[in-house]
Amino acid sequence: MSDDQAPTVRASAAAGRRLAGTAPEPGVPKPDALLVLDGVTRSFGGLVAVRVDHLEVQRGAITALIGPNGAGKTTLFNIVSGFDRADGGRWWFDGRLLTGRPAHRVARDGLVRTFQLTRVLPRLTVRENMLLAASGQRGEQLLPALLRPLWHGQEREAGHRADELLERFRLGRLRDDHAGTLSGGQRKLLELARALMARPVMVLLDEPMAGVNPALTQSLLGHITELRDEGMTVCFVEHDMDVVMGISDWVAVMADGRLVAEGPPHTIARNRAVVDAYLGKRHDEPGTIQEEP
Ligand SMILES: Nc1ncnc2c1ncn2[C@@H]1O[C@H](COP(=O)(O)OP(=O)(O)OP(=O)(O)O)[C@@H](O)[C@H]1O
Repeated sequence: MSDDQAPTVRASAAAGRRLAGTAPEPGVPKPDALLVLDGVTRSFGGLVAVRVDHLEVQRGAITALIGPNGAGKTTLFNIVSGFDRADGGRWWFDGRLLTGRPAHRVARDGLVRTFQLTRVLPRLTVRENMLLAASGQRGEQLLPALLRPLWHGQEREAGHRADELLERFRLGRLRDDHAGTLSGGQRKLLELARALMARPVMVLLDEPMAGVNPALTQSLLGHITELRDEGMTVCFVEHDMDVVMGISDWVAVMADGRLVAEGPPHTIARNRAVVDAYLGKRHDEPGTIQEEP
């Protein structure tokens, strides 16, 4: 192992150790929960998309939220981040009740999300997209935020932050290019960089690796573990089980809107409820979730 890798591995081991005594059971309390959900429900017409009795997300860890298509993962992210309303339930972030707060207030409190389909604006430059993220998170309007001269204190600070993040994500040389010219993977990087403009305490990443080529996937994975190692809390939705097993400290599994399993990654692949969720209840042999048809 190189010296470069050592701090990451140490931090990852530390996050895992803090969860070591935690029972792999749905709804189990965590030693240091940053996000706590209780009785959260959301229906669309007659369909109950989310009915999570209790879920706690450990501070400073990477938690993967997995489950078959339509399990309710994105809807849950939408609710917690203030992009959708719940029909019932409450949720707390760092001890503060967040229930019913709009997205920009949630972001200001330190909880920011990215989207499955990136919300990068193609006709703006890469750097303008970054600055817009900063203004959007303060709840301002698009046009005034873009037209206001950059020498105003806050904008100058946002400019520095944008440049710093673009360098970090290796997008610095593309800063004046239109975002529409970026590859799918570069857009995902930009989406993550935009989320960090608000200096969040926690990020919710909705399928950050979807549609990204293998080289950029490695780069994204590196950035995500680095964020965790710097103390950020990460929760991400992902379908690629190699990614989930590779970087998660903890895995939560949803099916039919419910939380059906939780645990360290190595316990999840053989969890009966998880196999049932992915393969349906009438499969013959116990298997792993990689065996999904
Ligand atoms: N705005 C909506 N109107 C009606 N039904 C919706 C809406 N949003 C989600 N649903 C339904 O709620 C259920 C949960 O959807 P959701 O997108 O949260 O699942 P998911 O686990 O994120 O799935 P995937 O992995 O395919 O993205 C699905 O049956 C979906 O069709």
